[in-house]
Parts: sequence; structure tokens; C-alpha cells
Amino acid sequence: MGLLIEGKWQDRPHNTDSGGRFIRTESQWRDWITRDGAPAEGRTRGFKAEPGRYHLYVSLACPWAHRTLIFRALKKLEGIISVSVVHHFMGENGWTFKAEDGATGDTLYGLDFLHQVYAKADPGYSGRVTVPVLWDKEQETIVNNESSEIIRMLNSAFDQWGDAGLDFYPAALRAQIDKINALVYPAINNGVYRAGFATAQKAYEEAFGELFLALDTIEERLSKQRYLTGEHITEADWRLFTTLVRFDPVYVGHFKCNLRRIADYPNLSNYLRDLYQVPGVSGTVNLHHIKAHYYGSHRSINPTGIVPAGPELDYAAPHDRGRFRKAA
Ligand SMILES: N[C@@H](CCC(=O)N[C@@H](CS)C(=O)NCC(=O)O)C(=O)O
Repeated sequence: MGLLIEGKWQDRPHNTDSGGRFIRTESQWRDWITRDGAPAEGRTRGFKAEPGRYHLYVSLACPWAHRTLIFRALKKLEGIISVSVVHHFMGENGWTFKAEDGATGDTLYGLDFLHQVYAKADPGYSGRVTVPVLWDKEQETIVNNESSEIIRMLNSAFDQWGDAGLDFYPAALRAQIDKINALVYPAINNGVYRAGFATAQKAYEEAFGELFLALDTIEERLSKQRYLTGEHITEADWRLFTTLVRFDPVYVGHFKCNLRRIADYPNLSNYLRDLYQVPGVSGTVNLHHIKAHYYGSHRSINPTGIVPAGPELDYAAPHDRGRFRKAA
């Protein structure tokens, strides 16, 4: 684990504040692919949506990268946007491109490390080297490395080629989706990291308390409706899904998020299986990469790197969410 400082790789741990709280650094590459290629508001670089021009660098272990793979699959963009999958082990060189055990290697340039992709885009770059990365093969640069923005682009910019009938951020639901994201992101998506990477008891307990309070709130909401905003799956559901699917196999043990498992929540566990069983989604979930990455790479938390053999999980088992189906 580390970061680039003026284009040079340095092996460094995650940031924490003086109270031992995990601090997530803001993503720095924030341009947008648009249908007409015009720069997004407040930006100067423009990128036009074109088939075959863009590439995603992802980790199958990473919940943020996972969002982009789900959108790529559901919006039927597999033939339009290519992908390289990094190796699940993230050690002193950060993410690497060994083409083994489900990783593809760097299918564009044959590089060894993801930090070389960042340095290719900007030889003087200073910052963390994270997945996902949305790469422009034409200008050989990073368009964007913030998953919440990449999924919005995949949702609409490529509709000429993808499934234009699916909209996970419909205008009528935007305010509701934004409100749910504002709870789910800090308390759940980032909350598990805040618990797991805390280096002081109080910081851990703060994150732990917020996390389970938010899960309880969502559990209650899902007792009344099939999805977070009602009867349609939206971006808010996919953003929650990538954390839920990692929760019992990893976050309960590795990040000490052990007040309850998702399996102990009747609504959340059925909802998780419902989303997992949406055609195209299970193919984006790789539990081997997920478990091997977290337990194997975070040696400050798990010094032996031993990957637990359990728990038994069956996300393909039947769920009860059809009970919300409206009468015809
Ligand atoms: N805000 C970013 C976060 C991405 C992120 O933190 N990815 C992790 C993997 S789960 C990573 O690459 N970490 C490497 C590091 O921080 O050095 C996003 O949502 O895209």
C-alpha cells in the first residue's frame, strides 16, 4: 500500500487523524465522458462517448470498483468498454498486474503496477493510486477515478450502444437517491472502512455505532418496500449492494463489524440475495478475490495473512422479496 509523490512510488499506510480515525482521500481525476464530448460544468477537458475508446482498471475485491462493473454489465456495455483486472494481493507496490488467479494483467500496456498507469497519465502525479480508473485509450489519460461519478457516466453517456431502457438515476427519484446515498456512504460504505482501519478504540466504536444504526434504519425501510426508493432498483441499491455482499465474508471478522451479520437481518439478507440474482450481477461478484484481498493484503490488521475458510454463503438461495410485487 502506498502512494505516488511527484510521480515516485512511496510505500505508506492509510491516513488517520490524531484520534485514530481513518481518512479517505478525495479522488483527484474528475472529468466526464459526455454524449457530445463537451466538458462537464466547471471542467476544461472534454471526452466524447465512443465505443471501444474507454477502459476500466478494476479490482474484483474493491467495493467501489465493483459498482462500475455492475453498471457495465447491466447497461450492456461489455463490448463497448474494456476492462483490466488487477491481482487481489495489494502489497508494498500497491495494486499489481500479475495475470493469474482471475486477474487479467494490464491488457493495454503490459505494465506491472497500477501506479505506472497513473504516472503515464501524469508523470508528476501526487496522490493515492486507487481503483476504479476510467482510462481514455485515445488520449492515454485518466478521465476519472471516482466510482460514484463513473457509474453516472455509464448510466447515461453510452446509451446509443448500451441498454437505454435502464436508468438507475431517474430524474424523478434523484432527490431520494441522493438522500439515501448521504446516509449509506458515510455510515455503511465508508463506515466499514472507518471501523476496520481505526487505530484507536474510540474511533472504532464511533464508526461501529453509526454503521449498525444505519443498517437498522435500512432494515426497517426494507420491511415496507422491495428496494431503497420503492419498487425500482436504482443507483442507491447498487451502491449498498457492493458493501452488503462483502459484509459477512469479510467486514464482520476482518473489520470487526460484528454486532450482527447481514444474515441476521431478515430484510437486508433477502434484499441482498434479490439483487445478487438480478441477471448479470452474480458474474461481477468474485468471493475469492474479495476474501483473499482483504485478509491477505492488510497485514497491519491480519499479520499472518490467513484467509478464513468460512462462512458458508449462498447468495443464490431463494429470497422473499417477491412479496412486494404489486397485484396485476
Ligand atoms: N472514492 C474512491 C475510492 C476508491 C478506493 O479507495 N479504492 C481502493 C480499493 S477498495 C484502493 O484502490 N485503495 C488503494 C489505496 O488507497 O492505496 C472511489 O469511490 O472510486
